Amino acid sequence: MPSSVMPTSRNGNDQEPLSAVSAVALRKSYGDKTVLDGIDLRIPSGSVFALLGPNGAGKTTAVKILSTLIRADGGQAQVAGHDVATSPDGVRAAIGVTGQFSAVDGLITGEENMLLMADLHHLPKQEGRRVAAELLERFDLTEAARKPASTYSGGMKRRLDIAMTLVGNPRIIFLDEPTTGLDPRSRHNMWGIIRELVADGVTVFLTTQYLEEADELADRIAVLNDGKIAAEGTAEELKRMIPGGHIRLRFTDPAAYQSAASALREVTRDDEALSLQIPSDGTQRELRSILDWLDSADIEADELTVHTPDLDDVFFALTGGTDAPNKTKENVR
Ligand SMILES: Nc1ncnc2c1ncn2[C@@H]1O[C@H](COP(=O)(O)OP(=O)(O)OP(=O)(O)O)[C@@H](O)[C@H]1O
Repeated sequence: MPSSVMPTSRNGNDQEPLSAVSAVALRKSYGDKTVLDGIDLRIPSGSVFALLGPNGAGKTTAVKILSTLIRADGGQAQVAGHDVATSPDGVRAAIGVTGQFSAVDGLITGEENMLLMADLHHLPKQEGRRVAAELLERFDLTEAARKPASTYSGGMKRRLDIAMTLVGNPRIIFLDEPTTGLDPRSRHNMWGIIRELVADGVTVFLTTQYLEEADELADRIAVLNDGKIAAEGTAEELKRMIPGGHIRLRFTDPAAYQSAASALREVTRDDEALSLQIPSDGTQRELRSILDWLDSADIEADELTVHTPDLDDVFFALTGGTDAPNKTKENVR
């Protein structure tokens, strides 16, 4: 067990711990396969945290440990101020979990699923019906409420799953890959739902394979790779961690291309495409200095594009993926 002191600080006057989730040196193995090799996490209350990682990285395992579904082999974790090992009931009372191990029962209707949850939370019958109706309405499921959940689309099932989770009014919600398999419209819909939860003060712990999703939603992102947190920070901080920003100039006139190529230093040439790449951090200041320099050298490119590293670049750089798509996300200015 580590000797580290857990950051379980509380803000002086109320019950809410400052850290919704904190973990130190969490470890988990299955047989001789180490899935989590000592991970540390600290998630402030009211924020969205995304745990990002390739298939099999251990994201679900982390969620299962933090939501007390399985026990860690080592390390410590506290959720909502409760230790997952010694006070699992306290953790369970404060959290909601949805995702790959969905609680939706397809054989009964959406409404019956909701009422079942209300019973599990010991809500009086009338209160249970009120809460169920309110949540079904909020998640646009009123019309489908009397139909068996097995007839719902993927997006509707996910919405029902979250609605069921909210019956217990959890302050921390674990969403394990909430949009995997959803079409773009349902995915955006789900993002809206997640933003609403956060606006209500709920802390969201999200796992995802989608970089765009983490970029859109998360205050902080941790990249899990090989059982370890390879990097942690805001999307912007992560993007700044890796090189790769550049400005690209394209020419149609080969003579203009040649003179620019010989005039510019630190430039990567693509003689076939008549394009030049200049390393740049993409800041306004640097862009201005490059434009000034081009003006003074009387070089006029036909097209100028700024490429800033995006989370895809970060992800592939950190997880050592070799199958990175050869994409360049460019913002044409
Ligand atoms: N009960 C188990 N017994 C043995 N191995 C397991 C068990 N649960 C998970 N694993 C293994 O642990 C590793 C991590 O699994 P986990 O489900 O946490 O990954 P993940 O990051 O959530 O992946 P995915 O994005 O594919 O869901 C995988 O190699 C998986 O096969």
